[in-house]
Amino acid sequence: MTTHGRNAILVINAGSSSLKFSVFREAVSGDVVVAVNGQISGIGTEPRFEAKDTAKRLLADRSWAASEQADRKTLLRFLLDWIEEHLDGARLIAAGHRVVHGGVRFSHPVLLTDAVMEELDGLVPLAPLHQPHNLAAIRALAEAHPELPQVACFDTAFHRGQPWQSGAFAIPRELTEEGIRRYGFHGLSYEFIARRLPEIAPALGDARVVVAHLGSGASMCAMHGGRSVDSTMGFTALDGLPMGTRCGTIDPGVLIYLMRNKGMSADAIEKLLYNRSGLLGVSGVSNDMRVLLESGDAHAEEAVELFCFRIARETGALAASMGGIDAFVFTAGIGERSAPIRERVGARLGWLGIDIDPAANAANETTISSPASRIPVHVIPTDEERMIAVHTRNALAAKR
Ligand SMILES: Nc1ncnc2c1ncn2[C@@H]1O[C@H](COP(=O)(O)OP(=O)(O)O)[C@@H](O)[C@H]1O
Ligand SMILES: CC(=O)OP(=O)(O)O
Ligand SMILES: [Mg+2]
Repeated sequence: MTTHGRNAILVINAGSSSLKFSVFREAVSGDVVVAVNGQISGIGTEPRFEAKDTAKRLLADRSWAASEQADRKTLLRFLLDWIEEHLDGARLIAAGHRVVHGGVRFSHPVLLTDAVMEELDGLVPLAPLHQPHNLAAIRALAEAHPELPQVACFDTAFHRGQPWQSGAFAIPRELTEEGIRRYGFHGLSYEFIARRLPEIAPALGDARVVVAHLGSGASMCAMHGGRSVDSTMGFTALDGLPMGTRCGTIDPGVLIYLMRNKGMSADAIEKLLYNRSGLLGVSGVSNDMRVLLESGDAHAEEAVELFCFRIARETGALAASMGGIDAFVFTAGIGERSAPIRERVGARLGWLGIDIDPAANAANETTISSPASRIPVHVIPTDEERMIAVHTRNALAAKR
């Protein structure tokens, strides 16, 4: 039985250590349905490629040994070739990309042109772990398919409607006007959650919700009535929570000290704060939460504790931004799968009246709070790729 037409939209989500992709087909209903998806993970260490079909059957599984030193360019080429060979009779009508930084100007998805690409190139220093890879994927596809419409969907866009205080640093006004302000990221993920939450809990449509996106990059969003009011990430995706390898919020005086007293250059500080800090830096063991939880090492335990402490602390701040909190949501790799982390965060939020049901939590259920909890706590798997596919289809329809 054919449930979808021949038209396909390719979605690429190039992250800091992964290259995720999905091929969506337009369903008869007008909706988009995923046909094939997968990712290359472990880029920079030991890359591994996996792809699955709609029924979650494994279509491919291969790894590259560290000694092969497969670089991003090689892996991207491999991925695009593999996708072309597995289109299964579908016709690519567009490609949609997650582009992490959209700066001041881009508050909506945009069809890519040379002029737009030039502007996005200018934002590379504001997202060094992501933006270059996002743009490389767009250019590689454009080379192979010059006529294919490509759409950039921005991680910053969902936050662009925040009240001015949430976006402002207390620095001289002319710097703010230049664009040195707080943007917030993971917007495609938060937008998906904003749409999904009322389906799960219809009463929460207008609610004040704190959403914790806990992946290898981690941030939190204060969402009121499905709109972003505040977020923990700022000018770059370095601010807010400690992450796999990123430091999160830090006293800017530390940077001055590192420059002046340790003679560190901007490049060295960038590497320190983006690649050698966070869970990895504090534990000295790993940036992977699963490894830390099983390690038994005292510093690994401190890294986990710091992560949970900071999530609880930011919850207080974000609740204050909204004048209260009616629900809490966990999402992304750690948020969706790690019961011990949710339990520890929940325990720290006992003062808010949050009470986690251990059995529901262990089973990764959609609602993990007990009936006695003052506010509900939900676990919602995010889907940035679906959000990108929907935006890409809409941008294409607007062009026609
Ligand atoms: N069962 C689990 N328990 C704890 N952490 C997990 C689990 N599964 C995945 N993770 C963590 O989730 C992270 C990946 O999350 P993801 O949202 O895919 O991140 P990103 O898109 O930023 O690469 C990994 O770094 C890993 O530490
Ligand atoms: C913005 C960001 O940190 O993204 P990721 O979590 O994919 O690294
Ligand atoms: Mg991610």
